[in-house]
Amino acid sequence: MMWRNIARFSKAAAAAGRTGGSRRCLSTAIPGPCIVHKRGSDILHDPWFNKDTGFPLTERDRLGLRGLLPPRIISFEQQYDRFIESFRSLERNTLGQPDNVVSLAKWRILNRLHDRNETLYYRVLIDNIKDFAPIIYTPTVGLVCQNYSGLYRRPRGMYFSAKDKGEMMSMIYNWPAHQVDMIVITDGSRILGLGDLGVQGIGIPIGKLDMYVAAAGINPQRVLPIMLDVGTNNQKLLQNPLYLGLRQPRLEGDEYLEIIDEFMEAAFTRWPKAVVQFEDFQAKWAFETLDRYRKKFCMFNDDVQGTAGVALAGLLGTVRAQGRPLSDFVNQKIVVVGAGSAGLGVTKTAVQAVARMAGISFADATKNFYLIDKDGLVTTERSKLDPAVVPFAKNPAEIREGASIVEVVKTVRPHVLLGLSGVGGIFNEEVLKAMRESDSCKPAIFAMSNPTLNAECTAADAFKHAGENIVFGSGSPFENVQLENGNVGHVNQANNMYLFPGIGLGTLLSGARIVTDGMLLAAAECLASYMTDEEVQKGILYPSINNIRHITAEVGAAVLRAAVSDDIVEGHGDVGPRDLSHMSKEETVDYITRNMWFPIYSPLVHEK
Ligand SMILES: NC(=O)c1ccc[n+]([C@@H]2O[C@H](COP(=O)([O-])OP(=O)(O)OC[C@H]3O[C@@H](n4cnc5c(N)ncnc54)[C@H](O)[C@@H]3O)[C@@H](O)[C@H]2O)c1
Ligand SMILES: O=C(O)C[C@H](O)C(=O)O
Ligand SMILES: [Mg+2]
Repeated sequence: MMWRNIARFSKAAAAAGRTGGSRRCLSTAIPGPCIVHKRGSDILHDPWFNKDTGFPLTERDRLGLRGLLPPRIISFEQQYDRFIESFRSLERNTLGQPDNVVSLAKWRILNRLHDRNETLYYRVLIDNIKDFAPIIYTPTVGLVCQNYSGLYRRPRGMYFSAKDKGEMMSMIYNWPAHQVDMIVITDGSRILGLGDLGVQGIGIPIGKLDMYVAAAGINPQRVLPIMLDVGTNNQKLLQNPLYLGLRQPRLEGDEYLEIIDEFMEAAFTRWPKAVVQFEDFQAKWAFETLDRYRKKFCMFNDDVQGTAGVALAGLLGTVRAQGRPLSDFVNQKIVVVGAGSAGLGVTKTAVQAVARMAGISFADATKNFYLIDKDGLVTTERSKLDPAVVPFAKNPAEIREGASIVEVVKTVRPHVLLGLSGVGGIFNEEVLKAMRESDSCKPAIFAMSNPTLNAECTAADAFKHAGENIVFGSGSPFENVQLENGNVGHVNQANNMYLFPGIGLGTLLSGARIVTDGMLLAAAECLASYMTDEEVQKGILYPSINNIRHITAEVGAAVLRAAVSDDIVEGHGDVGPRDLSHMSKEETVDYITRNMWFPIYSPLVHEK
């Protein structure tokens, strides 16, 4: 795409973004023009510039569109209303149909708009984020990935396969945008809790980048979803004649690493200032690639690092919810079920926090943590102990090797039971009832696995069996629960969506070339302190998704300021490192907010 946005979106437009749900609050400021290098029907077929019937007459003349559209001009507001009305009518017409059918129908209508007119798409997404996030993101995105080969209509993002070895440096220049800010990459090997979905996992980077646009205001012309297709070990997919990916087993070892090394070199050669988010890699590659690239490239792993920050914020929130001082975190007994990329990332970060708070060693800080994987409680007695879990392995004299979840809960009486196992329903009635004997006055249950069917328990079951005094979080959304005592059991969406957009945006606007532990910790602390005591007392640990732009601006600012403290900022655009280091906290939040893209139709100006 030969385009150049010659004016930043106005401050007023960005401010309109802060108003969140109020779509009536359209900015009256005149948006800056956008230069396009195409004319006529090419523009109508380009979702970045297409305005459908919204092109004004003067623009139709300038761009050679006169006669290519029906004569009547429909305003942005009318287009918006028409879309929402067709969405609502789809909801009415599909009442009573199976959930999967309805969810996919909703995804299709949004996806068609995405493919046709991105400005309108992102506007309806931002304004209706609570309704639409569960469709373009978790949980429906999981269903979309499972059915991707059948749902596929138009390409989105780029595909690099094992067959492209040696070609990636030139292939990367096939992407039409001159500038790319955010890349989300997957190899499809662990898509949510759904396992290896091969090339069909591309739905995840697309959904994550939709959240980047909606929450962080990254310009959609500057995002790039990437699928690295190194084969799949999913036999069902390999046997499906319509499967769209390479029909070969996954590459392993050095062959695998050579492919991903080549992609990283190519991407950063073309866009040295981009930020790359690794997403839904199986644990061994998640850790290996993080280790391999984090000092060399501007990248982070969302499942390991983003999830850790969101979980830490939730854990600190549960201490506040108990009415205890934060320093009491060091005394919380925490059982983590799932020792993969997410579970280990969370445990390590939480142990580090305890070590810091209590002024003790990492080893001593593991005392109150219990890690359970598919073979039960991890102890030092286990044969072939994975080196990554060694620091958390318990002494079998305390509880036996391989103890079940219920055994551990009954013995330990933990304050927190946190699931990142990918196994739906594993917090069954017996386990939840055992949490009634917790040593906490407000036991916390986090069923963080996605999508909904993979959650360790439902919200309703958690409140029913573990007691109405619990705090509850889940990775996928559940409705709040009406409790028998007349209160509302609040459901928190404990999902990394509260952090990754701010981590990416803060890093990008700082111009830092790596993402440090300090930046990630600042993001988690910012989220942890976002809620008021009053909210936390009610069990509300995370903000409403309706405020996602605001929380993202705050997180982004915290990340940027941590990058300043780490002395690694290089600046962004006209704003140099000295400018960044002189900004107050409020000025940093303002700088971040002003740089958020907001969807409005800009006048298009043609240039050859
Ligand atoms: N809420 C969020 O923000 C968030 C973030 C990241 C991951 N997740 C979810 O967490 C889940 C796990 O992700 P991951 O990347 O860690 O996966 P992973 O495959 O790396 O790890 C899964 C872990 O669960 C363990 N496990 C499997 N069956 C078990 C059982 N019956 N009992 C106990 N443990 C069992 C495995 O041994 C492994 O340690 C997925 O469902 C994913 O969607 C949620
Ligand atoms: O994608 C999500 O909703 C969260 C997380 O990254 C996951 O892998 O489950
Ligand atoms: Mg993920």
